[in-house]
Formats: sequence, structure tokens, C-alpha cells
Amino acid sequence: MRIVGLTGGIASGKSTVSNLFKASGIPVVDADVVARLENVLKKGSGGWKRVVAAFGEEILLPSREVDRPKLGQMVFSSDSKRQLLNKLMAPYISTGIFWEILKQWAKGAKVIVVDIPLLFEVKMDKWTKPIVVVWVSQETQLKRLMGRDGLSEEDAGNRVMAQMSLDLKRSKADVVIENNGDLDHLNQQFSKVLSEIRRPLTWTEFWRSRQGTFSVLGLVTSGLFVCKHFSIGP
Ligand SMILES: CC(C)(COP(=O)(O)OP(=O)(O)OC[C@H]1O[C@@H](n2cnc3c(N)ncnc32)[C@H](O)[C@@H]1O)[C@@H](O)C(=O)NCCC(=O)NCCS
Ligand SMILES: Nc1ncnc2c1ncn2[C@@H]1O[C@H](COP(=O)(O)OP(=O)(O)OP(=O)(O)O)[C@@H](O)[C@H]1O
Repeated sequence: MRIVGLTGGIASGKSTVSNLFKASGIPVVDADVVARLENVLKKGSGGWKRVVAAFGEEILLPSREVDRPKLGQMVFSSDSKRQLLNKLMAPYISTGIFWEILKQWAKGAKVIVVDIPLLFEVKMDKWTKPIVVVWVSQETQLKRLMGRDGLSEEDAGNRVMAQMSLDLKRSKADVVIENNGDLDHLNQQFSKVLSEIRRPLTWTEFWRSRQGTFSVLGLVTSGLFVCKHFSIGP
């Protein structure tokens, strides 16, 4: 199975690119979705309890669900609080991502995309190949972030500064999608990326797919049968 890493900066256009992959029939595992309420921060779950114990009941809504904008405000304006949240949530997020990948493997997917904003920061880049980075200039990033989330320039700047610089991420990429232009320009680049992603699997990728694993099992079983039947071997 080919596990494509999709990353970039906040509001650089990862979800927009993810949607293009989904529309082309390629399954996407989204780390932000795994990290959201219905999974890692679900009311009463292990992750929820640890986060409430660390940040206090003031981060809860009257429904006792996590008030995400409030928690975001806290962690994006303090390095130590963000690191604490990352430490608490990391094991739940990586386990969640692992299960989502396993589900796709079981369905027989040959190529999947994992959309992980902090792919390099949490060192998951070693599990994905190729790595696609969606890059924008900081000016465009701030403009789109303020426009999408209704944030002030200061809050948007804090969120951008909370991540590894996009120029550094770009230097670590196998494929770069430049998303400063309009959606047509993005679509043109996406078509090229899609053909690259869909090229035939390497042998290593094939053995990692469900079909590859079953082929190995089939070969081993028939090998054992032949050896036993014809009394070959020790
Ligand atoms: C702080 C939270 C509650 C804010 O929620 P909110 O709904 O406002 O934002 P959302 O989850 O949609 O994330 C938006 C973007 O923020 C950026 N981001 C999220 N968490 C972090 C983080 N810990 N450090 C840096 N950037 C982050 C990502 O680019 C992400 O795509 C939430 O982002 C969260 O739970 N973060 C910790 C989990 C995490 O690390 N997620 C990233 C997955 S690798
Ligand atoms: N090429 C483009 N032209 C105009 N707007 C765009 C373009 N690409 C993305 N956008 C807009 O920019 C905003 C950010 O894009 P998107 O939500 O895909 O980013 P993201 O990287 O997934 O963000 P996050 O890290 O917060 O999840 C959205 O409002 C999206 O509609």
C-alpha cells in the first residue's frame, strides 16, 4: 500500500487538496478529524479526561463538551500550553490514525492519503512516501486564515507561528503544490500530482497492501504444502 503524506501550514489548502483526492476516488485519513470531538476529545473519553484535568473545567461548554475555540485561543497563544496539549493528545491521535489506515488496508486500498498538518513536527514523515506539501506565501496564508475563521491578524499570526515554517516544510517535500493562485491553477497542479500518485506500486508498496500480504501467505502455504507432500526439506 502506498501511504501518501499530505501536509502544509494552517489554511495553506490541505483540506481543499484532500477533497480533490476524495473526488478522484482516493481515500483520505484526516488527522484533524481524528483529533476532533467525535474521536479523541469525545466527552468522557480518556483523551477528554486528561485534557480537562490539565486545562481545567473552564475549557468546557455547559454541555461538558470541549469549547474548541476557547482551547485554541489558549494553546495558540502559549508555547508551553500547546506542547502540553500535544503531549496529552499525541498517543490518541497516532493510534486513531493507525486504525484508520488499517481500515483502508482491510478494504484493499492500494493508495491512501494521510492529511496530517503536523506531519514533520510529530515525525510521522518517515511512514509516508511521497510527501506532498501544500505551500502558500505567508501573506496569502494569513489572508485566507483570517477570511475563513474570522480571526484577527494577531490570532492568525499566532497560529501560523505555532507551526514549522512552510518554507522548511517545502524543502522536505517530494512534491510541492503551490497554492497562491486561484482554484483553476490548483486543479492543474493537482492533475499532475494525481498521475504521479497513481503510478504502479513498487514491490515494497505491493507487499504492504492487503493483496500483497495475501499473496505472501498464499505462497508460504503452498510452499509448505509442496514440501510436506513431496517430503522436500529436512
Ligand atoms: C486546539 C484545537 C482544540 C483548536 O480547534 P479548532 O477547531 O480551532 O482547529 P482545528 O482542529 O480545525 O485545527 C485547525 C488547524 O490548526 C492547526 N493545529 C491544530 N493543532 C495544532 C497544534 N497542536 N500545533 C500547531 N498547529 C495546530 C492545524 O493546521 C489544523 O489543521 C485543536 O486544533 C486541537 O485539538 N489541537 C490539538 C490536536 C492536534 O495536534 N491536531 C493536529 C493534528 S496532527
Ligand atoms: N487556490 C485557492 N484560491 C482561493 N481560496 C482558496 C484556495 N485554496 C484554498 N482556499 C481557501 O483557503 C482557506 C483555507 O483552505 P483549507 O481549509 O483547505 O486549508 P487547510 O490547510 O486545510 O487548513 P487547516 O490547517 O486549518 O485545516 C479555505 O477557506 C479555502 O476555501
